[in-house]
Amino acid sequence: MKSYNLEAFKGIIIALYSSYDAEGNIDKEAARKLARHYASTGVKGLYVGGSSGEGMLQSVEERKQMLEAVIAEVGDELTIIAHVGAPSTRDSVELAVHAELVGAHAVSAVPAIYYRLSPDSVESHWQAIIDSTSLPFIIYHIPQTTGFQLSKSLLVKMAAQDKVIGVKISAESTFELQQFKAAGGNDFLVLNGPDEQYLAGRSIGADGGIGGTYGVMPELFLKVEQCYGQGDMAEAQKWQFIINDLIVELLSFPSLYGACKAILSLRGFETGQPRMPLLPIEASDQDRVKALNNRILDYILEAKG
Ligand SMILES: CC(=O)N[C@@H]([C@@H](O)[C@H](O)[C@H](O)CO)[C@@H](O)CC(=O)C(=O)O
Repeated sequence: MKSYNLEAFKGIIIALYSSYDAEGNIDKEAARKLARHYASTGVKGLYVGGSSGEGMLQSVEERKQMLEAVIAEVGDELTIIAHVGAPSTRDSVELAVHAELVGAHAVSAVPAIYYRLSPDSVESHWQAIIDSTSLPFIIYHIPQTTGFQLSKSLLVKMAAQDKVIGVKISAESTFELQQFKAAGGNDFLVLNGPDEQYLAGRSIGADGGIGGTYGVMPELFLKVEQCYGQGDMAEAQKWQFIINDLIVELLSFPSLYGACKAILSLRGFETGQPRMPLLPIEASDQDRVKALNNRILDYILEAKG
């Protein structure tokens, strides 16, 4: 039995977009406003500084600022997972120590990026992060961006530690998800990454999910979760299919993050442009963004019944 409360990590966790001002600097007030809004939706928590949060494109100081803003606003209400993955172990450890100091509930990290690393190297990287705090740790498995394929044997070795409470799987294979769940055991969390497969992931063993598109439609993922919890698979599937149509449209813009940020802006939450090299939305895309936002809002109304 893990000594941590795993229930706090089960459910819908939004991979938070970072908030920037017009100059592209972290906008703490805007981040707090968005976090406050999410706390009112019923989601379980926020994943700060991950892929959607552009942590890899920010300085260590900026990442600290984002996390501090979010925790100051909703740290007592939501589960806050700080993604501390960075190209160097040194920066990751600094971020982890800071995350514990300011009150995060868990830390999480991808393998160190850029260098093609051996499993031993990745293990040492994660271990240094794990040893630097008393917080639980969630492995972030996203091989399509890191190039690192987590083996079942390394997962099992890591999961044997009390502090390693789970893995967030952004790989698209639900078979791998199921295999990781079986390998980690019931006392080990598996969190679904691909939002398009939330229901598939849940059905095959995921305990919840962490996703970026949740940020523009948390209510729809909560609806899937509610229907799934009630055993109404037909209704859960209906909502997952609606979500998937919306995601296909979101992915048709120059950048997914740009589209989601533009939608948030239409709703009064200014998060700025995605940071280069991620592309912003063009002025010529605005009408299409507005139409998509209206569609999502209509579905949210329907989901709330
Ligand atoms: C590859 C990727 O970025 N996957 C996203 C999904 O939320 C993804 O944006 C969504 O499924 C749309 O394809 C998440 O798994 C990543 C995530 O949660 C994060 O932002 O850290």
